[in-house]
Amino acid sequence: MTLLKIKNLKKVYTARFSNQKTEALKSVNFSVKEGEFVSIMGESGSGKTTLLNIISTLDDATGGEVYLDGNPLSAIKDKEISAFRRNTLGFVFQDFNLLDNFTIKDNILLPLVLSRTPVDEMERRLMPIVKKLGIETHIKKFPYEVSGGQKQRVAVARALITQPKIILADEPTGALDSKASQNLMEILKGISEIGQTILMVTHSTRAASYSNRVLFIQDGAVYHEIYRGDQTAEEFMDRISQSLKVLSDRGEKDE
Ligand SMILES: Nc1ncnc2c1ncn2[C@@H]1O[C@H](COP(=O)(O)OP(=O)(O)OP(=O)(O)O)[C@@H](O)[C@H]1O
Repeated sequence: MTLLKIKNLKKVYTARFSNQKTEALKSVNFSVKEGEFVSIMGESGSGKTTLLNIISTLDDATGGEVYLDGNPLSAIKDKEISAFRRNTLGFVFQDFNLLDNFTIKDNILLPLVLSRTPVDEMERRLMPIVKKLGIETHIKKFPYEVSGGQKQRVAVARALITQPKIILADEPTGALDSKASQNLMEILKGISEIGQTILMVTHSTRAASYSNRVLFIQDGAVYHEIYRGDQTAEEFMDRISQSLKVLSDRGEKDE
């Protein structure tokens, strides 16, 4: 079943003082099925963050529409938007975005506190998630007392705690070393295999090789997509690298 549908999405930025326009998204079209793990790749400036920000309801499109479960996001009223974001979407960012003065446990529970979830329900959800992510012994610590990889697992726990329809991840391995990156990607793959839909922007070929499908964006449109299918991670990584090479050669030709 289609969970997310992006239709003719356009974004034009207008510079504040010069009135100069940048067409960041020309016409983006794609769908994500429930339970799919999709990566978005593309060169710097191709429009990946713009796309993720519009899907996240953090920015408005200039044209086109994003549908979640068939409902257009543009129909959500301003006063409902933060509750929608908190209850329906899970976010994982490159720089973790944890609150330094909150314990790990309180960071994870924050979205539930904001949506006034009863305490016993919060406790009921917490333990299975922190156990699955291997951070149960750290929940009383503060973010500065754990490693980067552990911080990112806390961010994933915070994203999962609201049981979101989709997790949106922007360069989640960007600040991690290769061992922590691999560990995080195993975790994301694991949660996708039990039905969690994930949309991830990444520059890392290795990180993308954990997903089921990779979309390549160029000049504000989806230029190409490849499916993992039965390929091994190594084979899929090779295909991703080849596609990136074609994309970069094509970009150079157009310059
Ligand atoms: N707030 C803004 N105002 C004007 N132009 C912007 C703004 N944000 C992004 N852009 C422009 O829109 C285009 C797409 O930017 P975007 O950040 O979406 O690319 P990206 O693919 O995420 O790049 P990167 O991989 O470097 O993060 C770029 O040309 C960028 O300069």
